[in-house]
Amino acid sequence: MSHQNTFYTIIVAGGSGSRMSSDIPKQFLKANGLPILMHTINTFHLNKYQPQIILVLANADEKLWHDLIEEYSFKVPHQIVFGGEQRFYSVKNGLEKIKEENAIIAIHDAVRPLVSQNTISNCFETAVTKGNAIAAIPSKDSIRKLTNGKTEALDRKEIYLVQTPQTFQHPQLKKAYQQNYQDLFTDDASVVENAGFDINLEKGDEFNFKITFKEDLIIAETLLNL
Ligand SMILES: Nc1ccn([C@@H]2O[C@H](COP(=O)(O)OP(=O)(O)OP(=O)(O)O)[C@@H](O)[C@H]2O)c(=O)n1
Ligand SMILES: C[C@](O)(CO)[C@H](O)COP(=O)(O)O
Repeated sequence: MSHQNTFYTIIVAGGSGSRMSSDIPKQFLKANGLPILMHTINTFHLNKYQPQIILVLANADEKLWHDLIEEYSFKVPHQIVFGGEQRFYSVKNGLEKIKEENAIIAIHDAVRPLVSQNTISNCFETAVTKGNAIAAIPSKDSIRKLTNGKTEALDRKEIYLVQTPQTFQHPQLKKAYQQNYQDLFTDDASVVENAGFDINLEKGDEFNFKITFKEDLIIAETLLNL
């Protein structure tokens, strides 16, 4: 691995978790005795590329986060940035803190605490050699597309389910995030692709799911306990 690169992780935790319907945003809920966000930060902190951590939070959650840091004596160094209305703006705000042209930047959802070290490292390494890498898994189910009330089968060999980390060389991300926001920008790969770059897939895994609904939290707790 090149020593000319500096490694960063932008952990996006600026969402409100509306689909979880919990009292506090889901990234702060406890799983196996620790807030989900702390599990996620710890995992990146332990990665062999030792990325500097930028944490994107909603303005309204700043006090909650500082209270949790106190409560859990959380020591992992990180820089806090405030997020925006959509995930796109949260990432954009995090990105503004990174100045080095040679940075390799992994963007990761706070609510994917079960990401593996292999996935993180593989994404960093592929981004160094190929420009970018996003974690994804092939569909294990059959796929149908619904258009105007009519459904049709798609070839599942052509379908991948996209996860994070999504990891990029800094110049690609910087150029891509100068675009205006569009509704189709649901992840970073779609932003970078729209700026003209081809996207490389890296093998993710089923454990690296996004905690979205209440049942996901139960599964995450079970897996974190193993
Ligand atoms: N404006 C936003 C929206 C989302 N996120 C983050 O992006 C990740 C993936 O988003 P999602 O699971 O959709 O989280 P929420 O937007 O919080 O959930 P919901 O869509 O149910 O409201 C989460 O870690 C979330 O905190 C963010 O940083 N800023
Ligand atoms: C970035 C992401 O996790 C990739 O699957 C996903 O697109 C986030 O989507 P959401 O609309 O914020 O749930």
